[in-house]
Amino acid sequence: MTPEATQQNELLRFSNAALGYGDFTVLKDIDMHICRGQVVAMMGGSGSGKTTLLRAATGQIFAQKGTIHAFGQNIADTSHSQLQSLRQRMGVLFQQGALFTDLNVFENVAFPLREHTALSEEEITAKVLEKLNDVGLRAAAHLGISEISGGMARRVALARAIVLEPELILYDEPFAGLDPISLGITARLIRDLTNRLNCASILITHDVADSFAIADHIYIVGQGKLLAHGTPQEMRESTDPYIEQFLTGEPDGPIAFNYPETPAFKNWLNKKGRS
Ligand SMILES: Nc1ncnc2c1ncn2[C@@H]1O[C@H](COP(=O)(O)OP(=O)(O)OP(=O)(O)O)[C@@H](O)[C@H]1O
Repeated sequence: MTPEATQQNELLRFSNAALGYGDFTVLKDIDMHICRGQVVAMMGGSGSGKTTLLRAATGQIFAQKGTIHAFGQNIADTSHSQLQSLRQRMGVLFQQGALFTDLNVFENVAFPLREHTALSEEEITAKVLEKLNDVGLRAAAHLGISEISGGMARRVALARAIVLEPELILYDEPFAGLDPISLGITARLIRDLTNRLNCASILITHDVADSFAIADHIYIVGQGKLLAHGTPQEMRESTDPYIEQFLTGEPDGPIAFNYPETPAFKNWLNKKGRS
């Protein structure tokens, strides 16, 4: 592929990025990218910075150092309206799908179209039914949110996330709380949608088996940095003790259970008269 073609296909790139909040840096030296047609999984222990990465990708927080490019544009250099249009090219599926309980399944999926497009009622109906069909729920269009199961609600939220046909879809813990069958189906669905829409999908997940089954590339964060990345096969073959512990879920190893003590915590404890 020529460099131009690579650039066109590249939807998101972190270059030597440091990410955090105020003076607190959660992750540094982050280099990663994702291209059209790819499913990428971002993994790491609790509090390692996965959600922080997602916030940086959508421009909710800016890089403390380095750059983040979305669709070829440096997010830090965009105006408010440019950032809004970049975000419209992204679909975000939060862990709590947050459906509107006073709207039925159809209206939940139609909502972004009514908000952001001038499509006719007929076009909206066609598009919503098409997306519900994509997630296997065309015949559930008329149901109320209280009438569907938790797994179905996730799929409705997915249909809503893809209804504007985003080029980049970010999934925050898409498998959390799903039974093994729904989990496998959701994983397959993410892979199929990525192929069919020719978009890119980023999964933030703890689930090794299912994300490894569908991802093209895995990034593992921990200890404030990118620890490793590669294809699922390369990760499985890694002899790095951190990666091995992460993949096998062993309780003993380099991954600490305790949240590390920070100067802010020590100050707080001092004020309580403890040390
Ligand atoms: N708004 C915030 N202000 C300050 N610190 C924050 C904020 N949000 C998160 N953090 C801190 O950033 C670090 C990374 O948090 P983040 O939510 O990105 O982790 P995570 O990998 O998504 O964790 P989990 O898997 O448990 O959801 C944590 O130390 C957390 O306390």
